[in-house]
Amino acid sequence: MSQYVIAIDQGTTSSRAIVFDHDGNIVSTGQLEHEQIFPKAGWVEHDAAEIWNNTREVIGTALAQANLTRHDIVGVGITNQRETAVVWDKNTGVPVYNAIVWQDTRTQDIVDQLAADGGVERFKAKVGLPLATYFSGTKIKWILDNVEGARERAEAGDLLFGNTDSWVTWNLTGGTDGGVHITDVTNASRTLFMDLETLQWDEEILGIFGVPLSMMPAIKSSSEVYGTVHGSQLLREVPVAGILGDQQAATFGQAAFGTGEAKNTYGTGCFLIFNTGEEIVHSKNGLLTTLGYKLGDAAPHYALEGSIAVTGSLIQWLRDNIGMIKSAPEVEELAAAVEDNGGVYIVPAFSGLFAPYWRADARGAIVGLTRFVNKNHIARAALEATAFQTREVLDAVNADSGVDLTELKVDGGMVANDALMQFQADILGVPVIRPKVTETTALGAAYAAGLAVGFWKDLGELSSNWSEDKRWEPQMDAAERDRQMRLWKKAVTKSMDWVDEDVK
Ligand SMILES: Nc1ncnc2c1ncn2[C@@H]1O[C@H](COP(=O)(O)OP(=O)(O)O)[C@@H](O)[C@H]1O
Ligand SMILES: O=P(O)(O)OC[C@H](O)CO
Repeated sequence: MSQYVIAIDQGTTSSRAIVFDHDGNIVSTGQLEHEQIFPKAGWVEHDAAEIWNNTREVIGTALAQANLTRHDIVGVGITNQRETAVVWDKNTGVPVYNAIVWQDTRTQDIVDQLAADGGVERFKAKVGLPLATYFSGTKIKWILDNVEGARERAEAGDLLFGNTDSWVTWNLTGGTDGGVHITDVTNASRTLFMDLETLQWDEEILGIFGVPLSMMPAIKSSSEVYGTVHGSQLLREVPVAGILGDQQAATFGQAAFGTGEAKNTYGTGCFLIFNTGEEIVHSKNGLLTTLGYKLGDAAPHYALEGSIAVTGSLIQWLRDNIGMIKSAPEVEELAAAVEDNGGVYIVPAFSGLFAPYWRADARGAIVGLTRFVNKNHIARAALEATAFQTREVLDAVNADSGVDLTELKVDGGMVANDALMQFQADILGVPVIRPKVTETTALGAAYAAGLAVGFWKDLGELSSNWSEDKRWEPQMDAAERDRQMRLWKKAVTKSMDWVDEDVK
């Protein structure tokens, strides 16, 4: 009888369940989008109860589609949008507030207050991250400061915090009836609270934020049996055996296991991860230091990360807010109708600028407008923004590590766009390579779980599952590449220093 692993990919826009076979091929998929809640400019929330309901439903869809039962599944792997903060009551299982999403910027005042003493790099040597609204820590503090009674309940030990990996795992393993409250090192490394060396919560930083240790999940490796399923009849008693934040999961799914290997994932945002092996490298060029993965008792792998907040979501914005296209792929047709961007550059600093600038005072800018410019140029500039931002991150990786990447492995929803991938190769000056299985995020979580239960024996076996689907070679000459990057950097300067007392 064949056996399979199921991965749950709890992403920013949707939750997916994907069943994989031993060769790493997709057998079946269930997917449901959840509501994006924007109560005010800069605020982004999800309903955590909706996320859990959707998760249960997509598990059912994926199993039914392939005619499988829990007896065919050897393990569950979980991967998730990182940083998004859920706080819930451990006695009732009810969240005290909507999940505050990684893109949310409401906590800028908290960041400013904390940075008044020591600047935004105050905790960076220990946790690898600058103070920024992006990470979970300030979001937890906001909930404790602003939701009536939350701080008292937290101090009484009644509230739990988690990124959506912890929320899904707690519910999946039984919720109020014995659910395990855990996270893995990769998710923990996105909170601002985990010491990169000890892999434990730093009680001094928790104290400065006023977050009780009792709220925090136990930190586990990325690959071990954490418990078994009790919160879904469909998977009852199946071991939950792998957790990786989605960007680290994609790196794992791309089989970028070794020092010096990298991948770039093009989804809502874009995240380049560069594996630095067992060495903790502190960036001098605007990258984050983060956990790559940790397999059971083995030593952890660290990584440098270039996080770009807005890439695919700029295309969604053209669709939903501006009405320029009806579906994301339409942007490709529009862009193909013109030879170049007509001098237009879009800097999508909707949540300020993340890597490599970390400028909270930036806001989105469209520059270079003339009477000549039409919607085709805008479409093209929107796509090009993704490629320019990626080049800046890659330059930072080169500067920090001294490694000149000779190719880039890519994945995520936007890599379906041929023109974008060609432009990406042109702007980087190195080949861009897409693997056959582009659901690398889910695959990485499946690998972590499958390794823990002995479904796969080692990393070598996983590497042999990876195969190339398509490769884009750079065609642009170096002078043109340099010209475009110079103009892009100039456009970036125009987006900065926009937020002031009147414009938040
Ligand atoms: N053909 C396309 N061209 C450009 N962008 C696209 C295309 N298809 C999808 N996208 C963008 O890709 C993103 C979806 O990718 P996905 O990897 O599923 O994202 P996430 O995991 O962040 O939810 C959306 O933001 C969408 O706008
Ligand atoms: O869910 P995604 O793919 O948009 O990824 C979100 C990232 O984990 C945010 O850090």
